[in-house]
Amino acid sequence: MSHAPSPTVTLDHRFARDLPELAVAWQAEDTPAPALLALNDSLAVELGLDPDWLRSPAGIGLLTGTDVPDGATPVAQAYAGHQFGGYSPRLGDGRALLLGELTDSFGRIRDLHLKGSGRTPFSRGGDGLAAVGPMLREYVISEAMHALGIPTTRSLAVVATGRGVHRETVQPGAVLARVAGSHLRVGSFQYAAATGDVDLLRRLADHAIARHHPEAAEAEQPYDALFRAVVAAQASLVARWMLVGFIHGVMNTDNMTISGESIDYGPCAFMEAVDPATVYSSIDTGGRYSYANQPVAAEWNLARFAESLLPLLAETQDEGVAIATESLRTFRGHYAAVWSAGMRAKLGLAGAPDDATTSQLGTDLVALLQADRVDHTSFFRALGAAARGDAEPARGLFLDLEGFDAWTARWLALGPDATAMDRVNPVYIPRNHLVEEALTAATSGDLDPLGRLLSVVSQPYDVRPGLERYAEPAPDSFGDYRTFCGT
Ligand SMILES: Nc1ncnc2c1ncn2[C@@H]1O[C@H](COP(=O)(O)OP(=O)(O)OP(=O)(O)O)[C@@H](O)[C@H]1O
Ligand SMILES: [Mg+2]
Repeated sequence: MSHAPSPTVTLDHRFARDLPELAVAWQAEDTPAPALLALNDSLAVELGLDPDWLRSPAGIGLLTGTDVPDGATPVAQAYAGHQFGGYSPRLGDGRALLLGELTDSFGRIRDLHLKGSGRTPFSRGGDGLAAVGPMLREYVISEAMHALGIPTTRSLAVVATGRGVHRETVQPGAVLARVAGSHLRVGSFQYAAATGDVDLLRRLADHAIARHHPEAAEAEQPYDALFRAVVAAQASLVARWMLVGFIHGVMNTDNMTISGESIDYGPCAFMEAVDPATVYSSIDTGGRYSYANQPVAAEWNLARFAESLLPLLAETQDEGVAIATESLRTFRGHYAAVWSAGMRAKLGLAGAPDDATTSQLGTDLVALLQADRVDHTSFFRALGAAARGDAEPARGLFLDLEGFDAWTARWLALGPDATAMDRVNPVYIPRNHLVEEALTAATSGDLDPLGRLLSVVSQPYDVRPGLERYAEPAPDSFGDYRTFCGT
């Protein structure tokens, strides 16, 4: 049933061309009975792809990598990585392929990438596959993050393959078609550095500068400027995760991008009751990637990035370390600036000065939310009503009413802007119990709950009648939430 690929699909291969040492030409595995489960029409249009064509057998062939345009050369990308602090010299795309790059309607270069497309030379012991549930999970959460305005990889489609995937039970298999500014990771630099080939490392850095941080090329020390730009991008990203209660769950260096986009929605979840120690991932037993530890983890990863850049920073290792140490110090300032500006906006005080009064207000609030384990998302949204004169919805979330009243009086005295608050405090995030409900239904063939959830989280700021259950935290009966990676 192979139709001619649409003549409009033109894939470039900049990554493979610039960095052949990091690209292994490879083919996707065949799909016995492909069925499209989700397609992101608006993203397709943004990429210059016709959604109707993507629904055709030839389009599905592109989305699974089984029918690629003439001359296209999909590659598995090499990367290394520190996983939970331990270094793995050779990870790479063990179940993924970069099909190539597209230029979108804004003129941006975007990777078209597949996850779950079969074994590659990087598969190690793995089967190269992915299951429907986890790929749809990545689709829902990445699109929710995008709607929240947080830099992220995007999801173009999920196609069920018709192949069974052996996990704890046999699951239906799927391929996710993912779109990203690039798939360059901190681990890509670690891999290049470990080869000892400084020319390769320099080409990788130049490629990253050209794609993501072009202003660095003009700097006196372009590679230090690249490092500083990545420090700023990741500090900002993690601050924005914190402001929506997002917990990535597996912040290994191979899951941190050079672009500053969130990547790899494996064991991630949104926190409900505010608690800095929150961990959802079943394998994160030490809490390394807990909610409150995320900025520390990002900074640690950036130190590993700096180590890999050392040969480009200076003639001697000592000089390089001095430069990198100085630049890494900027992380905390960037993080604090984005977090406090974001917190002021959440409190409707965007115009207020960034002074001790407003920063104390933010700190005191976090302490109150933590003490009463208040639902993060409901609280901030309810606070908009408090700014309009109705404090009851927010007040009702606390046990410490005196504490809440005292804090609210201080906050109201600063004149919060309720309308502005509603533009930054989402009503709808992908609630854990609703994500699970939608994935369970989809796995057994009912795509309706998934479709509804996607439409809700794609417009997170607009209250819509009838969607009350999407705005509420999980019932107690849902119990402690656990997520799994490598699925
Ligand atoms: N089923 C599998 N078969 C082969 N390799 C796998 C499998 N699952 C994970 N891997 C590999 O293990 C490493 C770590 O996996 P991790 O879960 O962080 O990434 P991923 O979810 O596969 O992909 P990405 O980071 O691109 O979103 C990667 O090298 C990945 O390719
Ligand atoms: Mg990963």
